[in-house]
Amino acid sequence: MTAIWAVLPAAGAGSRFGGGIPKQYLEVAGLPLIAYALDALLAHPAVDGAMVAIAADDPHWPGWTSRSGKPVRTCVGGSERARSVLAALDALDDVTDDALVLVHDAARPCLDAVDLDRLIAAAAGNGDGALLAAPVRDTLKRASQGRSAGTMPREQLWRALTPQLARLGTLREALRDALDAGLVVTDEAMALEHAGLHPQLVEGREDNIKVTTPADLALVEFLLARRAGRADTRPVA
Ligand SMILES: Nc1ccn([C@@H]2O[C@H](COP(=O)(O)OP(=O)(O)OP(=O)(O)O)[C@@H](O)[C@H]2O)c(=O)n1
Ligand SMILES: C[C@](O)(CO)[C@H](O)COP(=O)(O)O
Repeated sequence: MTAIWAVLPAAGAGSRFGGGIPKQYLEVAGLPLIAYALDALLAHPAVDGAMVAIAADDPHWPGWTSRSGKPVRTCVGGSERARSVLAALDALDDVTDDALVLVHDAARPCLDAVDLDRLIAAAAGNGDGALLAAPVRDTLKRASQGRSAGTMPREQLWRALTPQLARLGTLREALRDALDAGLVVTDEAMALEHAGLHPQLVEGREDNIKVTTPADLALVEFLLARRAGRADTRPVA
């Protein structure tokens, strides 16, 4: 059975969110957002453990060494998300290159178990990797000086979500090459594309939200409460 490790970039400062605490440590129902992300990944029977990239001076990390009975390891992240992911991949130096890694934003607490299972299934025998993504459902405008300068055809456009899944050795090499080439790497699929691979798009739920601003947190609070049966979901009379 191929080993699967979760990798969580969690070394960000959350500057777009603001506030005094990095958003991955904001709590919903007494749990930090990162705990929901970790638990969603580790709940899958095929996932063996997690490597979390945290800031060197992170005073908020709860110090978990395991959750759900699976190992939770940490490493020091980097100056951007991609470098934090690469640091985590390098820290998995005792895991074979053929293992699979699931890279998932610590700021995405609503990962659905069925989506995760479908993503892992899509990776079977697929050396190009795979990622959860959502088709664009809004009309997209090209902006110029605050005005609409045209409409982008959306038939071929998808929003990349996470987790993004690839073989450890393949992703480590692709990320390092893309960063060395000076690319601004915003997700793992971009590095794999730069290496000439074509990761599979696996349609995922729209509520797999990345908490970036306070408005996102309000929605995530409702979604997590509904999932736990705490939310009042009766239709508005
Ligand atoms: N140097 C960084 C920057 C981001 N991340 C992580 O990557 C995920 C997605 O990044 P983003 O939403 O951009 O988080 P921040 O960089 O913290 O947000 P901001 O850009 O608003 O500062 C988050 O879990 C964040 O902690 C990371 O591990 N290392
Ligand atoms: C990885 C990602 O969540 C895919 O959409 C996104 O690229 C992260 O962007 P961020 O600006 O680092 O939050």
